[in-house]
This record gives sequence, structure tokens and C-alpha cells, in this order.
Amino acid sequence: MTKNNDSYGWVSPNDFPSNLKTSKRIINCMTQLPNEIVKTESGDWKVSTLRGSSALYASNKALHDESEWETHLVAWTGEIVSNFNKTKLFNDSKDDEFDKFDKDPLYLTENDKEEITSKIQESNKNDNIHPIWLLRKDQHRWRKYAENVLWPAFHYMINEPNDGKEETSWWYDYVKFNEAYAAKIKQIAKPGDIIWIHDYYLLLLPQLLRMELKDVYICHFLHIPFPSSEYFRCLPKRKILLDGMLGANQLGFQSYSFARHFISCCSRVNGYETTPTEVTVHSFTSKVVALPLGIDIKSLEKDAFKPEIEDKIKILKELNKDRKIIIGRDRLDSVRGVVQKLQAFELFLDIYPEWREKVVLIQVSFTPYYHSSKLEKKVNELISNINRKYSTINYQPVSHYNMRINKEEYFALLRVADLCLITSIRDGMNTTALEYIVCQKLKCSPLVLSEFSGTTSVLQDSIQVNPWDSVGVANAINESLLLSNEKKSFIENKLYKAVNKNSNKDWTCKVISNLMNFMATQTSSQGTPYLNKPLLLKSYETSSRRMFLFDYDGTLTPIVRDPNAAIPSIRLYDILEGLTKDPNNEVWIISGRDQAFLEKWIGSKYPEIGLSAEHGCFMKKAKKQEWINLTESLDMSWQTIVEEIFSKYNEKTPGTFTEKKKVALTWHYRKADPILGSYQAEKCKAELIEKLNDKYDVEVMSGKANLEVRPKFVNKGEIVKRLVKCNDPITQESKNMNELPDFVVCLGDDTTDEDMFRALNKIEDEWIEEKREINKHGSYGLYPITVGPANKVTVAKAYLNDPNQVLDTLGLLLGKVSLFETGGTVELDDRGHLKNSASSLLSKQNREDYLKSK
Ligand SMILES: O=P(O)(O)OC[C@H]1O[C@H](O[C@H]2O[C@H](CO)[C@@H](O)[C@H](O)[C@H]2O)[C@H](O)[C@@H](O)[C@@H]1O
Repeated sequence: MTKNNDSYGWVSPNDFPSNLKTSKRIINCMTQLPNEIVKTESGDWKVSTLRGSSALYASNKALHDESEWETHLVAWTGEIVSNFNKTKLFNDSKDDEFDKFDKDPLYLTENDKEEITSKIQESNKNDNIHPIWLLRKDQHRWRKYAENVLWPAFHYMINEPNDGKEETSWWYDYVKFNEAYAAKIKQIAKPGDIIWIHDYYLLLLPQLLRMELKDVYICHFLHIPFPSSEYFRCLPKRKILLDGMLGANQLGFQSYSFARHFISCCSRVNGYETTPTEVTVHSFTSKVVALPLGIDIKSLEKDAFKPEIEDKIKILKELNKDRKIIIGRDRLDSVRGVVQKLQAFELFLDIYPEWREKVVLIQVSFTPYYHSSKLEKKVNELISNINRKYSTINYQPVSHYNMRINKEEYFALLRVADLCLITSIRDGMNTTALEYIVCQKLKCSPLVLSEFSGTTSVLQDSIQVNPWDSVGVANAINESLLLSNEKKSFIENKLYKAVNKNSNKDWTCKVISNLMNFMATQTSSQGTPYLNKPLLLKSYETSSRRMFLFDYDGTLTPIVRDPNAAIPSIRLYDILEGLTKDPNNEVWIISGRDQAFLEKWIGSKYPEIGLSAEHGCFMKKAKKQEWINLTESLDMSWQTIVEEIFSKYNEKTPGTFTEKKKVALTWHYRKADPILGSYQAEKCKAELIEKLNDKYDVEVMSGKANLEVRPKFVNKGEIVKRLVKCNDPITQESKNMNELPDFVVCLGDDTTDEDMFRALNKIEDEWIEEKREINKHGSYGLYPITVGPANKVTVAKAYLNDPNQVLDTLGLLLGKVSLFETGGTVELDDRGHLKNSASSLLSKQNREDYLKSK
């Protein structure tokens, strides 16, 4: 299918910054295809155009038809409707995992899928459409987490307290939904692609993609509001959701106030480093931008000013005689403020009697499938009241059309109106408001717009109201209807210019060019990615000589104020027990702690664990009693000098103390006043360096609210090197090829742990140089992983946020934790069952039986 070749005014792939690779392709990921798929009674597949989200689909279409970008669309099919069994497809019946009774015609053959795909491509005149098939019996399940949890919270509504069971099953489906997109995109993505993800159904997708794809540019755009951190923090999955979004290089919002809330959540909820326009997590920076969505003005003007519309306008005028027409068009859900609108309109007629019989409100509503009958009842009651109160024999103040009206009637209403009233209590972008402004370019009627709508960021010159202030809204209606023609056209002019300046095409171009400009400033599109846990799991399952090299404080246990209180949790013991039980696992703890601490809390309980104390000064092999001192022959006279300096600072700084180990000495200032503590630490460090550096072979290290001094001769990296490469870490006798580990997980949080990661990276480089064979997952199975905080510079290849996530990850390897708890990722079959799971296999069998029986 060919392009129009009207690339004028489009951002061009040739403008891509020269330091960046481009494939000249954009992969758009949307919640649903722009089509409805129906199986008719004759058994044919019918594909028709879906109503709604027109601005979004228009953006993809124009990119494909007019620009130089090769544009792809990845989207879910939506609920496939079978006319035989409509109710069944949409009912909420419990979907039993085994699909025992699932014999409905939703079983699609590969031929069915091909036929539907080609009909979709034909209907959109676009060959690059890639449907996502998720063919479970209860097709509605894929929407539930997004619509029952995210949507309300993002619109400042919190659900009733609940036991969380239902929400957990919705969450599993949400993860799977995102996962299905990731799997499809992985099949089609190429280096240099822009992957543009839309909206709140796909908040996990950016991170899922970043874990697996290299050299792609990911942007996400949220079409609904983003709430303040006080609301967002109520979501149990708040941290995973933010991390999911932060896999994107650029995050777009409808207005800066939404962007600001997002940034504040990143810093308040996840503790990340932020600026007013950026969030940085493990050296990876996401740009946060406010780019309000625009509409397709050209095609709207063409449609809204067609001759057929004039006839409809005439009829509307005749019906309403010389009365002023106020128009409202809203989805009937709790955030559109229809109740507030009706209350304000009633008040308007109460306090401005001169307008009675002279003004009508034509309210067009459509009830979404998730409608609340309570709301519908309230709206109907209010309308009856107003009409009862103010109707006359030839006048009815409110006409309510609760239906989807056709396009022509909609445009006629927007054009004939004397006022448009939008009182939403929260929305992202109200396209009715934008369309109204375009339709009013000749008549210039005013727009009264809620200040809680994201649309105000574009329509700054509209007459803005607080929908909660009925008197204020009533007054605004009166004043707007009394505006002089001159004033009206002055305002309309400004508003029209604002809408025109931000067309759908402008919005599309701005999202892309902002992303490109930002990427040009970044040295790498990657940063340190979040740990790819499914890959780690696969690698674990297919390896047989595994090593686990753990730092202790801040990695296996959270940092606490008192070093003596940082003792292992029951959960940690349970995990260490599981790991050591497997004869294929060798476990080491490589810590700054002294022997006594490690012996007491680890060695005495798990003699199978090897221990390294005081940053490599001492070692104790698994199942051995004796500790080996690697620093035996060294001069230790520096200890007295260090102790003296530390005690001087202890006296000067309340709350500080010295931890004296056998070799290393640590000065702790966590309990001191934070500002004084850091200040004294800097001075103390300088003094130590001055007194020690030339004379002794020791290192002064800044740790977590501490200063440590230990011999330079050994460090944690040296220990890692010996453990991985040698049969005996003391004699350093090398391992044979077939003795080398095929899986090494090395976890640490502190600067001293970077030595371990560096050592592991060096081993990997050597193995690459030696052209050693890689495993079937494309690596040597070496995993240097850093554990928060997010702002540190690291040489690790992946990150986890905190010790809790460390235990989750280890629990995953031991089969104690589900992948869903960790935010993905899982492989699915085309029905959304876990691939190769019992339910997937049974479902497949049922499908085959069903097809045979036909
Ligand atoms: O190598 P590690 O196992 O990470 O040990 C490093 C140091 O950890 C301990 O201090 C740190 O953790 C304490 C408990 O959470 C905390 O109170 C303190 O502020 C941290 O600096 C330990 O006391 C040191 O001996 C270790 O060298």
C-alpha cells in the first residue's frame, strides 16, 4: 500500500542526530486496533472501524500515509465479537484455568488469524499492522487492572478497601497483557527503531523492552491524567508501575501538571533522583515532557463544513426556535462532571429567571460498558427535576440523548451551539472542546471549560470554571451568553489559533523530535537496565556449576542505624537454605563485616557457605572451621594512627563511633546529625589520606555513612577473581575449563562491591578474547548486579532496587516467588496462558478437539 508522498512539514528520519543510529521506523503500540472484529452468523469475519480515540489513530495513519517513516502498529484485537454468543464473550464468569468448557467459536485457526489480519490491513490501508491475539474466554479480563485500578486512581478515585485477591488476578493479566506486546515487538524490532507506547494499559512495557532490546528509542505517552503522589502511593503496585514507565527514554503527558506529579512520585515513592524535567535511575535518564494531544483539524474542517451538515443545522435551529443552545457531550462516567453540569444549569435557571424559556441544554451522553447505574439514575433524576420545574407547554430546558449520535449530527450540534459547557472533574485531553473550537470558527460561540481538564493547557483563553462551584458555573454561563459579538470573536480567534498551532500532526512531530533531540544529548540510550529476571531464571535452570557471590549489608539485609541490628531475616535464612541444598550451587558471602559477625549469623547456621570478611582480608572455605588471614605478613602499625584519628572525630561529632575489626577499622556517622556527619567525614578522610598515603599501603574508603581503612593488598574483586577462576582461592590453582562456573550471580550495593563487578567484567572480557563458547542464552552466565540506590554510577550490568527485590529474585530461582510479583516477564501462548503450562497444554488440546469436531 503506497503513501501519499505528502511529507511536507513532517519531522524527517533524516533529521535524526548524526550520533544516533536510525532505522527510519516507528513502532506504535496502542491498547487496541482501530477496528472491531465480528464473526457473523454466516461464519465470515467482518472488520469495521472502531469509534473513539480518533485523534490517536489519526496520528498513526498520518505518519504512515504522509511521512517518510516506515510506521508499524502493534495492538490488541480488542474483544472479538461472535454474533452467536455475544453474551458469553462478555460475561464475567470465572475463567477456569483449564478452559475445560471453553468450546466457543473463539478458537481461531491460523487461517482465521491470517484472514482477519489481512482484512484489518485492508481496512486501514496499511500492511504494517500486527495484531496481538489474546483469545481467552473472558476477553474482558485484559482490561480489568487498567480500568478498575489504574483509571480510577489516576482520576483521583480510590476503590473500596478489599482483600486484594481480585486485584491480584487482574494484575497477573495486566502483566501478561504487557508481556504479549513485548513478545510481538521483539519479533519485529530492529536497532534504530523508535518504539512509541501509548497509555495506561501498557505502563510496564517500556521496561520489559529495555531489558531485552538494544539501540531502540522508547517513548511513552499517557493520554489520561497522572495523579498527585498522595493518590498514586495508594496503589499496591506503585513502585513496579513507575519502574515500568521509567524504561522509556521519554515520557509524555497531556499537561505539565501531570508531568510534575509523575516526577514527584518518582522521587517520593521510589526515591529516585529527579529534576523538573528528568528522572535518572542507574545512569539511565528519562526525559519528561508535556505535549498535549491535538486533533486532525484538516479532516475535521472537511467533515464539519460539508453541505449535508447545513441541513441538520437548519433542523436544529427550527426545533429550538430563537433559543440559545448550550451543548454538552460526555461519556457518562463519574469524572466527566455531568451531575455537576446539571446542578449548575438548574442553578443558572434559578438565579437568572430572564433566561428561562430562552435557553436549552442539549446533553449528549454515552454510557460506557463499565457504567454505574447509580450515576445514570442521578443524571436522570436531575434532568426530570429541571424539566419538571421549568418546562412549559412548548419548552423543555434539558434534552438528553443517551446514545452514540452519528458524526454528522455531532458536527451540526457543535456548529449550531451558542455555548459549549464542559465541567469534567478530571480528564486528560477533552477532544470535544478542541473540535468545538474548530466548528465554531465562523459563529464564534464561547466555551466554558473546567479548570480540572488537561485541555486548559491548550485552551488557556477559554472561560474557565471550577465544576465544584455551581454558582460560579451558573454565573459563567450567564456571562458567556451575554458576551458581545466582538468579544466572542476575539476569544474564538485566540482559541482557534491555539488549536491550530497544535494539530494532531504537530503533536506527532513534537513527540518524535523531542525524543530525537533528547537522545542526541545522551551518551548511550541504555544506562544500566533492570535485571532481566526471566533470562536469569532460564540461565539458572540450564546451568550446573553455579556460584552466588553476595555482599551482606545493603544487599541481603537493609541498611539500619545500628550495625549490630542488621541481622538476617527468616526469609533470608529460608533462601540461603534453599540455595545451599542444591549441590550445583556454591554460595559465598563477601563482606566488610568481621569474622565474628559472619560466623555468628551465617557460618554457624550454614557451614556450606564460604565466607570472606573485612573486604577480603580473611577467608573461610565452605565446611571448614579455619579462617585464613590473607594479610598476615602485612605491617599493621597504621591501625594505631587510624584509631587515634577516628577517636578524635568521635569526640568532635556526637553519635559517631569506631568499629574495630581484626584488620579493618570503620568510623560510623549514621547516627550523627547528617550535615555535621558528612562534613566531619570529609575532613576525617582528608586527614587519613594525608597521614597514611605515602607511608602505608592502605585504602581509605567512603561507604554508607562510614569511612573504612583496610590494606590495599586485597579487595572484594580479588576474592571474586580467585573464586571464579581458581580451584583453591588460597593456592590459586587454576580451574580446568570444565570446572569453571556456568552461572555466577554477584550482588552488591556499595562502592567496594564495584571491585567485584569489575573483576567479573574482566573475566568476561578474557573469555570473549579466548573465544569461549557461550551458553544457549547468548552469554557466559555472568551476572554482576548492583542493588540501589538508583543514582549511583556502576559497572554492574543490571540493577535491583533493594534487598527485598534481591530476596524476590533469589526466591524466583528457587521457585518460591512468582514472576508476576516482580513485574514480569513471562512467555505466553496466543490465549494468554503461560507458555507450556498445564493450562496452556490443556487449552491447546481442547482447541484441537474442537476443530476436529467441526
Ligand atoms: O560489605 P558489606 O557486607 O556491605 O559491609 C559493609 C559495612 O557494613 C556495615 O555498616 C553499614 O551497615 C550498617 C547496618 O545496616 C549501617 O548501620 C552502617 O551505617 C553502614 O555503614 C558494617 O558495620 C561495616 O563493618 C561493614 O564494613
